[in-house]
Amino acid sequence: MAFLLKGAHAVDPQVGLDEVVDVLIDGERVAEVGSDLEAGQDVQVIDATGKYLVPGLVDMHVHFRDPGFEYKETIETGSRAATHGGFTDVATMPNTDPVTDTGTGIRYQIDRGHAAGLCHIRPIGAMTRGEKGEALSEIGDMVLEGAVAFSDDGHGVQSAGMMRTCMEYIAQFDRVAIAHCEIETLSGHGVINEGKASTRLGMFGWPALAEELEIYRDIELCRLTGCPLHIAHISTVKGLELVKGAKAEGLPVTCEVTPHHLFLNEDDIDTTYNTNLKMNPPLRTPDDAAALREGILDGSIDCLVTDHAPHAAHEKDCEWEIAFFGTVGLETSLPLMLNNLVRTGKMSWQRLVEVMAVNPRSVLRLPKVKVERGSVADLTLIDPDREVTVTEDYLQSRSKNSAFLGQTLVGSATDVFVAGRRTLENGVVA
Ligand SMILES: NC(=O)N[C@@H](CC(=O)O)C(=O)O
Ligand SMILES: [Zn+2]
Ligand SMILES: [Zn+2]
Repeated sequence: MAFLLKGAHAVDPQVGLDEVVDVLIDGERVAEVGSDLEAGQDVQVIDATGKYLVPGLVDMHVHFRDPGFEYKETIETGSRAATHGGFTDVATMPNTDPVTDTGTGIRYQIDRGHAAGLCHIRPIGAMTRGEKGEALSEIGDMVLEGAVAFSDDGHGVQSAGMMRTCMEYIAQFDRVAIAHCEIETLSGHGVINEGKASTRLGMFGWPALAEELEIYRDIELCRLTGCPLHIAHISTVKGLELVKGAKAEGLPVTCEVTPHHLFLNEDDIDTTYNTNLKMNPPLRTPDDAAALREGILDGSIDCLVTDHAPHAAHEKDCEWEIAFFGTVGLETSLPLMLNNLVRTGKMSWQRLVEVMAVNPRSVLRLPKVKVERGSVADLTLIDPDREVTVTEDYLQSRSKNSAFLGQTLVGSATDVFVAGRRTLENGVVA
């Protein structure tokens, strides 16, 4: 199948592209980028006037719950949500049941991804067996089967010595260690940010220090072992300062932030106890959120991720204390960035492409994708004026626990191409 995209505003900082062009996709690849391209026989012409064409978006932090918790999400339903949100690639976290800590587990995820046939599933393997933090998992075997990175996400690795061993081992394979930073003796029973929010609502607090102390530790372990380190879902000013300091020293440290930590904060939690606002790490202060927004604009934060964490209705429709942690995010991430940062002129399209496509590929050691002749045709077409209203019906994820339900956002993906196949067509998943 061949497609000719006419008059798209292509943005790709990797090749210095920021102009209106025609793009011909033939088979799996970009066959031509130019002006006034003519459609040959059997070429489907797509009018892309007014739309933006960018390298396919990558979400390097999602939870697809497959195997083990298929009632929340499967690789198939998660792939649909990812495609609907404009993504060509997602990296799946290993806190499944069983935990994805073997080569077979990695292969299962890739195979299920192929069966779903929508986006590229890039599995992240557990660093320790069963994510228990006690013994190294089969890192080498998982690399051979296609693991793109390693993480015990859902938990911090509590033992500094164990984390050192993991990082020494991972360093041998040109992969990054992704750290969910949480010292459990400090976060304890915390269910909300410790400070104003925990005091106001009378609930156990999850202090910033529990995250920051482990970020500090892992940066020092990065220095000691040389293992590339990526800090997951950073949420505080001080954590970000630590990452900036490490970068200034030239250490191989990167980090990511979620839309909910950018655009929500602890003051959004009120006595209606909307449990979709309960996540790990918790929503922090307005000052933290402002610093994170600054960080994603100025380059100190490398990647935007959703931490898409689907949970069933009964796991959220309960008291705040016992509700599960997490919000879905795949179908609101791009609209939130467009609506809140790009439309308001704070973020350039170039920077959006860096944090949602270029940098995540680089952290995960994936091949580059470019809007350039010869590149694999993994591409996202975006209508900056297309409104979406976040309702349960809009969400194609199996779970509806969005922190952004009810919001109307301007800007969303209309079409996605994965290796030249049109997986999203005018906003409808293939
Ligand atoms: N972020 C969350 O609130 N929840 C995640 C776990 C995690 O990312 O740490 C989950 O798996 O549900
Ligand atoms: Zn986490
Ligand atoms: Zn996570």
